[in-house]
Amino acid sequence: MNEPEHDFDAEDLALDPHFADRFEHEDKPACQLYLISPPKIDAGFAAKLAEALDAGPVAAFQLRLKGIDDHAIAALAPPLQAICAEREVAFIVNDSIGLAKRLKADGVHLGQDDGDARDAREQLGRDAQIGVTCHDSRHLAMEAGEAGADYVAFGAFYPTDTKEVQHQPDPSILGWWSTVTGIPCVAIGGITPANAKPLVDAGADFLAVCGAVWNDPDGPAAAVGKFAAVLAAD
Ligand SMILES: Cc1ncc(COP(=O)(O)OP(=O)(O)O)c(N)n1
Ligand SMILES: Cc1nc(C(=O)O)sc1CCOP(=O)(O)O
Ligand SMILES: [Mg+2]
Repeated sequence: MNEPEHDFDAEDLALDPHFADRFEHEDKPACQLYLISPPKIDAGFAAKLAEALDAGPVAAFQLRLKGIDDHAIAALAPPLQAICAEREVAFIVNDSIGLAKRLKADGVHLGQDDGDARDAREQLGRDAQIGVTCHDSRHLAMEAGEAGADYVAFGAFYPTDTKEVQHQPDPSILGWWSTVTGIPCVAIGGITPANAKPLVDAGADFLAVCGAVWNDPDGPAAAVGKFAAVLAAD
């Protein structure tokens, strides 16, 4: 992707005035797991979610359902939201600021065509967690940071069956982002326990994972355990 002109002068990039202190990632908290729902769920999903969240540390759960409208998602959400709340796992709604507001979710994840982070802040309030997809683009990440995003997401790092993707960033974008801002970055796309480590080492604050958890032949709880082992070794 051709990046638009952007002046990458260090002073302009320093959203965090202490960015120089963070150059070696010394202050970075450990990387955490951010679970994404399967694109379609069935009646047994709530039990699977509870089992997965009880199997190891999970920072956030994103409800990402595709092919159904917001009313149908709103009907499915409350038991899942309660399971997250009981375990202090942030409940993030994908795509829709309106749905996030209606559900009183902890936050919303916005793709480049899903709405504006400033609008989300206005509608959801200062405590909402607002995430923005930035593909492989430093420019989009800078824009998201300036718009008040709580995290930026880069991906897809690896091939994925969950979504058709057009961008493949180099893991170094995670380290670059971490040196110029204090805003957390999420790595997404085809991440498994076997390929996660280079992204953690590169500076990811969160690993967002769907298929490697819900499609693990040993079950989602076992998969969360495998990620926990990788992240604990960090
Ligand atoms: C954490 C996280 N990162 C990226 C995405 C992708 O968002 P988007 O580009 O809007 O694509 P869809 O998920 O809507 O298909 C995400 N959902 N979560
Ligand atoms: C939802 C999504 N967004 C991506 C992006 O690159 O922005 S990749 C992706 C799919 C994530 O699922 P899995 O862990 O199964 O690959
Ligand atoms: Mg989206």
